[in-house]
Amino acid sequence: MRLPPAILASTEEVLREILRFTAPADSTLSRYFKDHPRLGGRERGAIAEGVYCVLRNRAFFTDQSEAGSGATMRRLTLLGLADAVGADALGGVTPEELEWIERVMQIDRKLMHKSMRSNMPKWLFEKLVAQFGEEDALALADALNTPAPLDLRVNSMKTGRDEVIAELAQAPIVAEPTPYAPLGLRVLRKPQLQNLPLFKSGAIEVQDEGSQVLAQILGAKRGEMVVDFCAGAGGKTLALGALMRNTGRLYAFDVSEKRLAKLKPRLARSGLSNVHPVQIAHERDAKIKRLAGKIDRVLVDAPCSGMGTLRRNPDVKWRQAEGAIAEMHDKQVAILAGAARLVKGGGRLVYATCSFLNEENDDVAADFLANHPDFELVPMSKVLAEQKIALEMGDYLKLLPHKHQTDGFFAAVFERKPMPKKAKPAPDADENGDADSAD
Ligand SMILES: C[S@@+](CC[C@H](N)C(=O)[O-])C[C@H]1O[C@@H](n2cnc3c(N)ncnc32)[C@H](O)[C@@H]1O
Repeated sequence: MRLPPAILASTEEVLREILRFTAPADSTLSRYFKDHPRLGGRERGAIAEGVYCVLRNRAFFTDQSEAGSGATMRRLTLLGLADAVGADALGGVTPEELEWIERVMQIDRKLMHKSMRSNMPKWLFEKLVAQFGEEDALALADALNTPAPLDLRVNSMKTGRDEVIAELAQAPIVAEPTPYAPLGLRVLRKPQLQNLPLFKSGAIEVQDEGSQVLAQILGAKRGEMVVDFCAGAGGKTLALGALMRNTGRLYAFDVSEKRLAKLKPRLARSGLSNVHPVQIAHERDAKIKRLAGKIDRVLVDAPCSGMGTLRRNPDVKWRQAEGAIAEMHDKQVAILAGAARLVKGGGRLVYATCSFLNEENDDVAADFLANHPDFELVPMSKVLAEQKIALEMGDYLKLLPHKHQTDGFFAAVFERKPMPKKAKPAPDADENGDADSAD
């Protein structure tokens, strides 16, 4: 059955707003759907997919839409929807428009100028070429412009991977074990999970395989003191809490009250009771000072450009300005330095981003090592062997969608050298002499 012609108008309306890039595309879409409650599930799906197809292919689609006659925004909308659901499924398209769509879809993109083919802003494609070389940059761009599969993490506190595969099969949902994350499952279609008993009971969480690997390499063990310094809504916190078998103490720090609030219902579903969310004002907050030198493992999943998540958030490449990357670097260096104070002698610190840009990754790690002689790098090859994860890496973890079928992630692991023995320090006192715990 064809989609009603009104879907074209709705998609055009919301696309116009999203292309202003004043807010993330997913929040603009959610607000639009809230304001238009009469749109059905299939219609919402088509609008969202149509918009995302335009964002993924914006350079090419804009070039085609601006050439020839007709309103550019309608033509962009037509290409996005045709790419998402097929031109034949669209109601209200004229025969001339159908013919034009068909012509555009037949263009061999391999023959295009490389920067246009990448569908990236020029500055970003140039960075990719400088970093990866032209061939690899194009393969990475192609992978980033392809929708991600749905990855799940099995909550080992509640069940096992085989049990979940069997229960999903009843739905029927086909899920396969992920190659690197021991508790990961990949679902190729995108079913609604929210109403499944498995989801409601906290037996599964949605989490990209790369994000699961990041949590794993922290190496958190039973009974340890662990800090997730930039916990956000707790994607990695939940994985860490389960790896610690709900023992020890896991602090979930973040500056955002809103993000930490989103962690609460997920925590309740997970069944974890070892997690202590703490809102901090900044990376030098006095609450951090109280725990200085006491923590076994600290994860810094730093705020970053998010370029590694373009498969899910294709608007990020158009919303992010080149100058913002340098600012991000300075912030990341400051947060990592703040978090490092927590680590005890012999303890580990993991710096991670969901970006593939050197400025946010290797450069931050190098800056940290240059300014923290009390820390040394633990080669990622060693960390992965400890965790029995079959990934070939050098000093750092560099996950890339065209190579590993995950989002783009980076991680570096540092170990604090044993602290010299000295006179016992006074009990946990901050500058106000306050000795409370941090939660
Ligand atoms: C990449 S996100 C974290 C995602 C989260 N770890 C997860 O797995 O779902 C980065 C987080 O850092 C937080 N953040 C920003 N500045 C911070 C700071 N100075 N100290 C601690 N957290 C900060 C942001 O609020 C954001 O939630």
